[in-house]
Amino acid sequence: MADESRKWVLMVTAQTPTNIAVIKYWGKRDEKLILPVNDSISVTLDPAHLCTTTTVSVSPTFDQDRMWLNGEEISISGGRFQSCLREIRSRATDVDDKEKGIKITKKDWENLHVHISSYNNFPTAAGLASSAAGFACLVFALGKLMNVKEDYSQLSAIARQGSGSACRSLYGGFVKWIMGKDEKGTDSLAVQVADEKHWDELVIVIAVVSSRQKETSSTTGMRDTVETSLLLQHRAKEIVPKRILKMEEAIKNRDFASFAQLTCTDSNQFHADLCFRIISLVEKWNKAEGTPQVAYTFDAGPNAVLIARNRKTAALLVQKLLFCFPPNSDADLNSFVLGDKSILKDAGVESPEDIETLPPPPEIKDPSQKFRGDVSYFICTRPGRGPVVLSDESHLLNPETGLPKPTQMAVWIMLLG
Ligand SMILES: Nc1ncnc2c1ncn2[C@@H]1O[C@H](COP(=O)(O)OP(=O)(O)OP(=O)(O)O)[C@@H](O)[C@H]1O
Ligand SMILES: C[C@@](O)(CCOP(=O)(O)OP(=O)(O)O)CC(=O)O
Repeated sequence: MADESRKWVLMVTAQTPTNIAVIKYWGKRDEKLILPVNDSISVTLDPAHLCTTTTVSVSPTFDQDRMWLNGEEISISGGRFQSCLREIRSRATDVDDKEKGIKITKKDWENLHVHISSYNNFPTAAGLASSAAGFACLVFALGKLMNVKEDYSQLSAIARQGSGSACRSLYGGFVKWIMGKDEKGTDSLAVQVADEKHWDELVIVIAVVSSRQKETSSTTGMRDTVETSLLLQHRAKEIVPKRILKMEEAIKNRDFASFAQLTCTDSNQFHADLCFRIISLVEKWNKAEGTPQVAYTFDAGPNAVLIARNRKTAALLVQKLLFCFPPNSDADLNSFVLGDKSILKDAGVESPEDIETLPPPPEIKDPSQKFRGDVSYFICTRPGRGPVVLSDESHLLNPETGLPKPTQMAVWIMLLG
């Protein structure tokens, strides 16, 4: 007869944001522990528009750790997943769920296996920091399930071992990853510089150039530069420490001119043609106004992240971007501008026809030259909150079997087309 007492499944679902660095992490001093060569600072993006949702579950009936990402089972035998699982398991404590009558002791966790199901509400591995939101969510959710008592900064040091930038997704608002000195990485962790309410005027517009898989991942990209570049060593030792101090000041004082100047200067990894067009548009506009209106920043891929000082400038920015990078003629506006669509209204654009009648931005040399279809879509968002636990209705795994819910599979299939 089946042992009824072994039949329980316990689960937790959490949601975690992505982040975009304004002072970049680029280069590691330890590849395995993921220790950086400099501090970095990021803005957490509103999870309403870009986030990861992860359900983690445990049951004595599970015979191995398993994970599904966007509905597909993936291998978690790689070092990064294993480091996160090992580190979080070693900090598990007793769980006593009186409602469900489930007791798990610290010792039990060593032998129990987990099932994980995760879903990104934006394209994975397309330069939109899915690894950041993904590993932060994994560690955060497992921490809740296993009753881990460590604070968010200590959890961030575990998420860091999944993907460096993930440590910054443990907090909302503006976040600093302190590089630390310890060889084991215990002091390489994230702290909050200011919460998301501190500077809530900012609007962030992301131009997603291509949702194809990236050609070079950040991991290999930065490995190549560390090996070849003396400039990188100079950047890490001399340039970034000063920039970090100035950026913290700029954030604390909501000083957009300094924030924009520092963000744009630090974003030096752009290489695609389209990036130069966006940079030139923003720089000419900022110059004409005499004070920065918009900051730009690029990661390893060509997607542009544009931070506007307030909603009014964001509406103007959207007008200029839509003029220069209109959608293909068959596109509908709803799938061309995602996220906070109210900015479109402010920009006076309610239909694809409105895009065609926008005035040419004065920054553009030749107004007849448009780059139709070069931007796949735009996402309008803002600084956002940190991780949260979601209610039981949000579980991605079946509470009885611990396997992905079929309904969820259907949603993924629909979303992924
Ligand atoms: N929800 C998730 N949960 C756990 N791991 C994830 C999740 N989403 C992505 N990942 C991991 O991150 C990898 C993708 O990371 P990669 O750095 O290539 O792209 P990205 O993070 O989207 O882009 P970038 O880091 O340049 O912004 C996936 O192969 C997977 O290992
Ligand atoms: C350009 C960046 O986005 C680099 C991010 O690199 P990852 O965190 O994706 O790299 P790994 O630590 O190897 O997983 C800049 C940044 O986010 O600071």
